[in-house]
Amino acid sequence: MPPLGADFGERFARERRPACQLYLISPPTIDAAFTEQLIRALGEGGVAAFQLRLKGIDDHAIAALAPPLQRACADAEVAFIINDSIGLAKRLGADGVHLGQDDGDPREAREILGKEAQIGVTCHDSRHLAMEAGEAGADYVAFGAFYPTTTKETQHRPDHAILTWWQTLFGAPCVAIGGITPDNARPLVEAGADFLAVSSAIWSGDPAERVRAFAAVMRG
Ligand SMILES: Cc1ncc(COP(=O)(O)OP(=O)(O)O)c(N)n1
Ligand SMILES: Cc1nc(C(=O)O)sc1CCOP(=O)(O)O
Ligand SMILES: [Mg+2]
Repeated sequence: MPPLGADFGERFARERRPACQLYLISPPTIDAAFTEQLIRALGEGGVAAFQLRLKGIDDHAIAALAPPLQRACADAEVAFIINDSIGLAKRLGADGVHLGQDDGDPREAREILGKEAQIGVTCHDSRHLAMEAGEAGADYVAFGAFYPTTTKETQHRPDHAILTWWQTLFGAPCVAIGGITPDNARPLVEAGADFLAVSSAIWSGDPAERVRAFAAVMRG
């Protein structure tokens, strides 16, 4: 089982939380060269999860693109997470699914994907949504967008304090997302993010070099 799953399960038993790790989000569209980019990024270590988030194509097309990416994740012991679709996550045997507020019910995802699956839920800037997600059995809650991003239109801008609040009260990990770069990541780590979910800041340059740049900031 990839380290994301193992880590999530063990957190409740630990006194000290593990160091913040990267959660890579794919670009919204990819080409055949992307597998090599992903392998380079994952080769650096320090990445817990990769989310296949492709927009504007249907599940069949995503399923056709997924196998080499899923293999790269398995080889690197990185959790392979599917965005939006419980059905596609099931079909591919993915390690988990990320659900937005309109993407489905975490309880249904648990029934379909099983107890080992990693189920993440978008909670925007809302403590209420995060508590609901926790009650529904989410393995992680995601807050964002912390910074301006061109990857997606966003309507919510949480304060960093929401990460500290979550960390203080709840055991499940929290993910920070939205416009995160090596230059602005440190305050999110200090506020208590367990994972930084990042897309454009990884794929807009040499992914291996970008992962190293994040790792340096996350170490402190
Ligand atoms: C880790 C993580 N956090 C938030 C999101 C956003 O999900 P959603 O609100 O469903 O928006 P889309 O990504 O589907 O456009 C995410 N994908 N991953
Ligand atoms: C997919 C996504 N969800 C967000 C949210 O706020 O829920 S922000 C976002 C985009 C993340 O990509 P980048 O690292 O390029 O900003
Ligand atoms: Mg979604």
